[in-house]
Amino acid sequence: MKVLIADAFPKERLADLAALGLQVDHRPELKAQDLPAAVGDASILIVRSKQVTAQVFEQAEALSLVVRAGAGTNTIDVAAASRRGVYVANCPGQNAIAVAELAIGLALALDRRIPDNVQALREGRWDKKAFSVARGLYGRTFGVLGLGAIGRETAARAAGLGMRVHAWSRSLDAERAEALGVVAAPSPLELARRVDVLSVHLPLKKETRGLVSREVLEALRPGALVVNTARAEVVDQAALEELTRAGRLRAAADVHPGEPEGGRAEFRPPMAELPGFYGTHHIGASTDQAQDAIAQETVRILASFVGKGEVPNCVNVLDRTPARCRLVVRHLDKVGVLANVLTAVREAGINAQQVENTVFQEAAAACCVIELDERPPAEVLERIRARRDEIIFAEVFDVA
Ligand SMILES: NC(=O)c1ccc[n+]([C@@H]2O[C@H](COP(=O)([O-])OP(=O)(O)OC[C@H]3O[C@@H](n4cnc5c(N)ncnc54)[C@H](O)[C@@H]3O)[C@@H](O)[C@H]2O)c1
Ligand SMILES: O=C(O)[C@H](O)COP(=O)(O)O
Repeated sequence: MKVLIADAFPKERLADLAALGLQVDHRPELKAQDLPAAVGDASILIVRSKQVTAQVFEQAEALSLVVRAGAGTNTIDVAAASRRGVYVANCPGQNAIAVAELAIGLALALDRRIPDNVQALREGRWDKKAFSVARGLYGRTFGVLGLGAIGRETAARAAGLGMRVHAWSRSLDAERAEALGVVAAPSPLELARRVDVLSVHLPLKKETRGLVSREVLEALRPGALVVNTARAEVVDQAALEELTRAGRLRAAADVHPGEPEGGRAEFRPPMAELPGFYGTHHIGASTDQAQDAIAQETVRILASFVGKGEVPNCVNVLDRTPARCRLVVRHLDKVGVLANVLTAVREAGINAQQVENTVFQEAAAACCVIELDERPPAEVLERIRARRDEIIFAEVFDVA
């Protein structure tokens, strides 16, 4: 089986992939536009932030699995993958510590203006007077937006600095908040009203695009710090720029609108030169610890896929099918029994969306649960039950 790795990948782990019997082609120099042709007859594609467009899925007929060697899958056309039955998996949590370290680093950098301090000294200017102005983080309130893997690691580190941590996450209730040592805010807006630092840790999806809106940013206290290590599009960039330019907020971001795809390029994000803004080069995940953890997880995903046909961390398989009812058939565990059941369903023009067969001890009988997109008429059920030499029980249940 062929694997194309179209982004940087630790050399030591390439051997682990080869040891799985895979034919590995490591081509980090490929551009996103080259991918549709470059995938060729590869069954597996591994990428970091490289865009994987619908064209890849339309052209690469052998492709079965795309692994995002990282967390965010917004760079992959997951809907196009799903239409072609291609699995998309990611490596959740594996770079969370690295991103949390950067988020806290950016908050500290903003509070003490560390980059400006360094720059002034590099230019031969001593300005203890100006740089002595800082509020300090201890005892202040840190706001976490999105308590996933990175949000939780960031919250723990902010608490370690002696900050009070408040958080908003879509499923956060008071009990879970207490277990995590944070105070739950009922909405992003209410979180913004409470905090001195707002750190963004939401994935980019249609529901989260612009979730950190002008209203949310304007609700922050004057002088508050905004840290975005998630995705630029989650934050209203025009409002952030305006409020930062006005000196109302100070902001730092690891992620920028229109980031170049390669490791080096001419790039001037709109806010980069504002005095109240610090930008880094989308390096949140780029520590040795995180990259090795990601690579090990990628190897684990491929080992499971080639060894068992199972895909850990798959992001594009439905948790629940859209089935309207469930046909439960207990039957003798013999050749052809299930084929006969499915033939009756097929001939009624009904689609079987999910089939699961479990076998009783002694392997003489089994139970098959078939999720159907519509309820079969009574005569179909009678036809199935009529095979008394095969069928023990057959019934249809509505799916709630
Ligand atoms: N700067 C970097 O290098 C870097 C590295 C890793 C991840 N990231 C970004 O950070 C994001 C978060 O990463 P993570 O590892 O914490 O992911 P995660 O999946 O562990 O956490 C995401 C959180 O967002 C919430 N969420 C998901 N969909 C939502 C929705 N529609 N509305 C509201 N909340 C929703 C989840 O419930 C969860 O709490 C990634 O998606 C990626 O965009 C950036
Ligand atoms: O979602 C992620 O994992 C990060 O944005 C990291 O992206 P990278 O792999 O391109 O550094």
